[in-house]
Amino acid sequence: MIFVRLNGTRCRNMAATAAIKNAIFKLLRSAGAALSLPDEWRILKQSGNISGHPRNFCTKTTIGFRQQMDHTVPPKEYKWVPNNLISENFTLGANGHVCIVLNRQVQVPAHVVKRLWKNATLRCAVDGGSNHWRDFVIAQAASTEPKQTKSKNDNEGASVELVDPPDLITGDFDSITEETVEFFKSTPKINTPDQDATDFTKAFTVLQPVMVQRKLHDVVVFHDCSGRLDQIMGNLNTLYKMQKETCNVYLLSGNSITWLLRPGKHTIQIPLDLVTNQRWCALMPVGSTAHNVTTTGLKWNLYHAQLDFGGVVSTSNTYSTEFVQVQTDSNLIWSMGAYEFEDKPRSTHS
Ligand SMILES: Cc1ncc(C[n+]2csc(CCOP(=O)(O)OP(=O)(O)O)c2C)c(N)n1
Ligand SMILES: O=c1ccn([C@@H]2O[C@H](COP(=O)(O)O)[C@@H](O)[C@H]2O)c(=O)[nH]1
Repeated sequence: MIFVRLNGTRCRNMAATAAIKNAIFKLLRSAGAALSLPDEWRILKQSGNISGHPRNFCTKTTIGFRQQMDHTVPPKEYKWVPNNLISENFTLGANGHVCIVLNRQVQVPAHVVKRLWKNATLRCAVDGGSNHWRDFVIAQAASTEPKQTKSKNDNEGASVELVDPPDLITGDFDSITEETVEFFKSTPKINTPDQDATDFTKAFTVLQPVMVQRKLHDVVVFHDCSGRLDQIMGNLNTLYKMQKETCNVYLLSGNSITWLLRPGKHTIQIPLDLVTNQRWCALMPVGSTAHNVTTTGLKWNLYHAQLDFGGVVSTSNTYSTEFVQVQTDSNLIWSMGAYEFEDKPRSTHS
């Protein structure tokens, strides 16, 4: 078992940093060629021609105070295809992606979790997230036909080799249990004791050198919107902290996908069933006011509008077409219903 200690975001100990890098590079070397993925596997991809457009749903527009956009600098353009994180045929980033498990029960449908995890280049459980990953591994093993399992005797009474263990476990280790430490005894544990940042944020400190080295840009995070509100807000804050051009972080819960839209022009290709079933989506100006937001493709569109807490926050929105466009001068959290739909489909009447 490898234990490495890291003083979080304020890393003062260069020797510890070098030890972490060595441990991770050793880890990656041992994983070898199995980690490389074909070029066509991309989360972000150019939207293709779509046949069979759904009918256009009625839209309503909120006109904001500011009518001017600054046209001197063309906005950065981003294309998002969340279907890649929803459907069985999703594709992944050119060099693969990172998977992170946070300290909540894994609620994303198991087949999606297993595909994302299996195809990940780097897998990390964050502190108590490792307890939940252990539960997931055991549940999957128990639910799999014996003939499909690789043979292995262990005291859980079923094979636990079907779902791989994490490549590393990070955190201040106040939540991981002894049982889980034992269960993942061959997984490197990297201690991040700093109490000025969340374990989730600190996990990026550990992962980033590897992400840079392996050109990994997409991070899929299994979290859940149940549990502590402070942690949920903290997780959104981590999205803001990680908002580099080269890093896209997706929070996946049992019924939603959430990510950060940076200033620029975004095209989000919405899976058709979400459009036809009028599932929810939201644009939330967490942290600061967005002064100039224009959207198309939503039922309640914005036109050079201001979004802020205490003012307009676009929750309980839905789609009018399959392509949503959002032009924003400030960061916005985009969240959309996906996977299991406990929420009632919105009426298609306007
Ligand atoms: C201004 C301020 N407020 C609060 C804290 C406390 N704090 C912020 S992040 C953090 C670590 C949280 O660790 P994490 O494992 O993510 O959550 P836990 O389950 O331990 O609460 C702590 C203690 C702080 N350092 N500074
Ligand atoms: O209710 C919760 C609790 C935790 N998280 C996330 O998981 C990590 C690790 O949590 P630990 O309690 O330290 O094991 C934490 O940093 C949060 O990002 C959560 O999302 N919801």
